[in-house]
Amino acid sequence: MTTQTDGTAIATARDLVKVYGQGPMAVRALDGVDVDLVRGELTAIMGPSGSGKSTLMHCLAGLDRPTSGAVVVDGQEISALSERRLTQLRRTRVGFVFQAYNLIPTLTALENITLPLDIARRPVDRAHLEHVVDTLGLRDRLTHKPAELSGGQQQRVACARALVARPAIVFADEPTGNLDSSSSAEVLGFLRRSVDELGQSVVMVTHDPTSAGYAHRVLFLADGRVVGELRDPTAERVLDALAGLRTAGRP
Ligand SMILES: Nc1ncnc2c1ncn2[C@@H]1O[C@H](COP(=O)(O)OP(=O)(O)OP(=O)(O)O)[C@@H](O)[C@H]1O
Repeated sequence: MTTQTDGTAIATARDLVKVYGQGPMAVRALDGVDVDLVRGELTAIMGPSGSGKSTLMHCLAGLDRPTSGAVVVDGQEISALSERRLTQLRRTRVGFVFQAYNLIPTLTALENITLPLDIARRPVDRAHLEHVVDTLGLRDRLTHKPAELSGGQQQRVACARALVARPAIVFADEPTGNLDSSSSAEVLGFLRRSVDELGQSVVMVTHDPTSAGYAHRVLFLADGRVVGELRDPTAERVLDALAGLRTAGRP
């Protein structure tokens, strides 16, 4: 197994603030976040409900604009980009995996996987496609429609779709939230392999210590701030860290 990280950042946030609403109703969802997501690593983001995990992911992925602060993705400062340039960046440099798979029901698995490239009118790199399909164990499922696939297989198709365009970074929002534990283990194992074998950089939001155990590093958020991190986590160490944060007065 090769690890292709060189320790540099693939995405960076500096003093990131996101305020929703105004006046007394304003919610400070991010309250000065500094993070460096390391190239070629699987990073998990954990924290209680409402701590700002999704907001942070959306700001890092260019899906939402911060109120202040800077976001750099793959060397590009994105906070100042026009909508058009931002859309272009999301299409070409960023991959997404959602909890609900978001596959097109009328297309086969293969057509779903290559859809982002087809939309962007970019050629399919056959060798890379084959590698992704094999890494995700989808070889014998390519002609199936989503309804003919299990939840775990559908999420693996969604992972392949995110990986096939060779994005700089993949954002996965609760990727195993709808899966049973064995399908979760499958999908997380493949996400980790995409990092270790394809050199992909992946960030995932999760509530589950077992899922976080697949990461190289876990970041803990509370009240819109990064309050801790763990390298080379196991589920047990994640549980201990969460308990420690609670004892320290965090929710
Ligand atoms: N569009 C919005 N308008 C107003 N407030 C919002 C909006 N989106 C998020 N918030 C608020 O910002 C805070 C952070 O929300 P966020 O969804 O980022 O948290 P989270 O950690 O992802 O939560 P969960 O684990 O429940 O998904 C919460 O208080 C939430 O209510």
